[in-house]
Amino acid sequence: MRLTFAGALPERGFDVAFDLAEGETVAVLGPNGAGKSTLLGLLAGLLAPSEGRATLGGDVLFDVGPGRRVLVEPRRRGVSLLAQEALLFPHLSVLENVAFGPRSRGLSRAESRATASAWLERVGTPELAGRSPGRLSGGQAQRVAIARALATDPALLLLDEPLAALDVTVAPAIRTLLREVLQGRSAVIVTHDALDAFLLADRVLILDGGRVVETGRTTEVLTRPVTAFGARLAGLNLLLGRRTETGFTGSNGLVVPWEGAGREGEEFALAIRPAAVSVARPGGPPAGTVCGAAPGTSRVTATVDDIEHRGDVIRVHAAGMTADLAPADAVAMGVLPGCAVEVSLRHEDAIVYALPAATDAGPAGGRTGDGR
Ligand SMILES: Nc1ncnc2c1ncn2[C@@H]1O[C@H](COP(=O)(O)OP(=O)(O)OP(=O)(O)O)[C@@H](O)[C@H]1O
Repeated sequence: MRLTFAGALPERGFDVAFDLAEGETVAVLGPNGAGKSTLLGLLAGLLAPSEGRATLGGDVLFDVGPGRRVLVEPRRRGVSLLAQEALLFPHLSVLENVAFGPRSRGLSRAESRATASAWLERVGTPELAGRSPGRLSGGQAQRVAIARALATDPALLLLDEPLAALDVTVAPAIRTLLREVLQGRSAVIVTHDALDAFLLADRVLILDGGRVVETGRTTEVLTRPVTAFGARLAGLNLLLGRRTETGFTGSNGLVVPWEGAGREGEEFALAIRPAAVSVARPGGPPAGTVCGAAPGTSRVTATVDDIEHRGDVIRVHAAGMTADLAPADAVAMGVLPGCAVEVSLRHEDAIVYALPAATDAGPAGGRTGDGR
């Protein structure tokens, strides 16, 4: 069902508006305190907005403003919530847990049990029907919780970090199951994991400070981020800069020739993977030189701000970007915080693109481009 949402809760600094097309899944991401849980709470009816209106399939969920205060009860919203923890009723069997929703929505006992059985089959746990929730593993319990959330055929499914409490060995199978059951279903999934956004969502909504700072198709946000958070999520460097007559000049002085569209002076960005950024000790042509050391590359001189160990690489922070080096290379070069380096990239590894025009609630606030 199509969702329209606009809600404000000033005491939480929350003011968000977005729409969801029928059958679309949106992943909501953002740093701690960004407003993700508040958004779910408002949709589920656990929180009331100070102002706003939301509709689902044309039916009002809430409509609050001067002279009007409509707040539809949570159980009458056609919304199901799947949380981190399965939260099954401990005194009911697995089958009874799943049958509970359909039964309380008016189906007969036999119909409710048949619906529950069909859902247990669908999530791959029919053999658990008679078991008590206390005797389920974390992954089994979450499968049952998915069946329970969907057994009422909700118009909108809300998922609050549905994989966060699961063991890493179990999460992939549950992610695959969610991918199957979310097909064609309207859903809002709060997650910290870019992989969830990539595999489960059609669209991404990034919140920060109670505002939408970035939104777009998942592939777009993960390849062409416009905020530092979006870039971190995508595992990319985001270098902000301007369109020039001949290409792009980054805020760190890096000059990259570029022949695409755009007007001179327009806000542009360059995205590149840290593994594609090179670091060398100085000695080549001066900073900002186009096609400096080798054809098709650009470089800039900078001071190393920081270095950190990340898995099997050393991540070097310099010139507002990050570069991943093999540990042996970093040691051989003697890269240390405070030392001078040349940071370079091959043009073919970079994506240069125009940033959307910033508005008050728009992406500008989240753009720091510090690459961290
Ligand atoms: N019960 C509450 N009472 C008052 N303010 C709250 C309450 N819960 C959260 N807040 C505030 O509302 C804002 C949004 O918080 P929210 O919990 O929605 O963020 P979040 O994105 O879900 O964060 P996290 O990733 O840490 O769960 C924050 O400033 C937070 O301090």
